[in-house]
Amino acid sequence: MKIYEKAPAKINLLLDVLGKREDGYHEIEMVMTMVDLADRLEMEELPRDAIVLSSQAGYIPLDEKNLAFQAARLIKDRYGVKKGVYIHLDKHIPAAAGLAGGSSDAAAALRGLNRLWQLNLSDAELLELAAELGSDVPYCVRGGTAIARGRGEKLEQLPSPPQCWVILAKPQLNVSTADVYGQFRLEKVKQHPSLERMVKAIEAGSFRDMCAELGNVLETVTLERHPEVRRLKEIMQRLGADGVLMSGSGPTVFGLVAKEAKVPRIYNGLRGFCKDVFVARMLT
Ligand SMILES: C[C@@](CO)(OP(=O)(O)O)[C@H](O)COP(=O)(O)OP(=O)(O)OC[C@H]1O[C@@H](n2ccc(N)nc2=O)[C@H](O)[C@@H]1O
Ligand SMILES: Nc1ncnc2c1ncn2[C@@H]1O[C@H](COP(=O)(O)OP(=O)(O)O)[C@@H](O)[C@H]1O
Repeated sequence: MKIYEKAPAKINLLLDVLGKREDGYHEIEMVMTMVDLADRLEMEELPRDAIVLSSQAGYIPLDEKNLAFQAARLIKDRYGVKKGVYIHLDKHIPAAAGLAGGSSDAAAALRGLNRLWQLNLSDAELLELAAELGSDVPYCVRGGTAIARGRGEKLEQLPSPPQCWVILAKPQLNVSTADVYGQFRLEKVKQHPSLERMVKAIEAGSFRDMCAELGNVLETVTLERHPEVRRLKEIMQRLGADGVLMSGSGPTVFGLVAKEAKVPRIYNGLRGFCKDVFVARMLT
């Protein structure tokens, strides 16, 4: 039997850091939503007790460093599964981009293996496993639009944001999430985004207000270290995107666009600066 799972990319409409915790993580508040740029996982039982990964993408590890591999190992160990699995990762989300590609693959592997091995794990059990794999993995298991608190694992569902186009541009540079959090200084944040106003905008279905409330305090690190990300934001604004923000720890910048007619101009304009440009829709 073969099982298929989609692993969509996430964007952070809002990301605020409240402080550093004793366990080394940061206490954060985020609003996350998913877009239809997605990886696709194919899972099939193996006749021997092993986890085997393949992918058409040359840019990700295929051993125990892969988050989908780690998800399979965790679920096997925790529930004493003696069966093996072959997982093919059809990658479309760029890696280390601030789009949670790896986390979403891990979440899709948890969901898929729960079905493949007929474990009947509840959502709560899947979320617990997910939190062991990474801060963004619980959100990726749940999907939808949500507020994420704690280190990212405390979730509160929100209604879908007003539908729009999402143009994503990833500059050709690698940003490590750990480095960005490591270099983050709370005192350098001049203005924190307002979670309350962002939630109100989404609940009211106001595209304009949602664009006005976009904010990500990790820009204070990544934009400072990589001026090309700041430049990309400016270009996207100049090309006419209604709201522009860096996603997560970066370096991907996304633009929200209400009018379809504007999309080709923004896409073509960005392609002059950046190889990785994607046009997506928000998932509702
Ligand atoms: C910044 C965000 C925003 O959605 O996403 P990405 O840019 O990675 O996509 C997340 O907070 C990233 O989540 P995730 O990538 O799962 O992080 P983890 O693997 O758990 O942690 C990676 C590193 O970031 C630091 N980290 C992570 C989360 C957090 N709340 N505080 C932290 O300080 C940890 O210290 C760790 O060294
Ligand atoms: N399935 C996977 N897909 C992409 N990257 C992965 C995967 N498994 C592990 N990684 C590693 O995790 C790191 C972060 O990847 P990713 O989750 O795509 O980034 P981000 O957290 O910035 O959104 C990369 O350095 C990559 O090598």
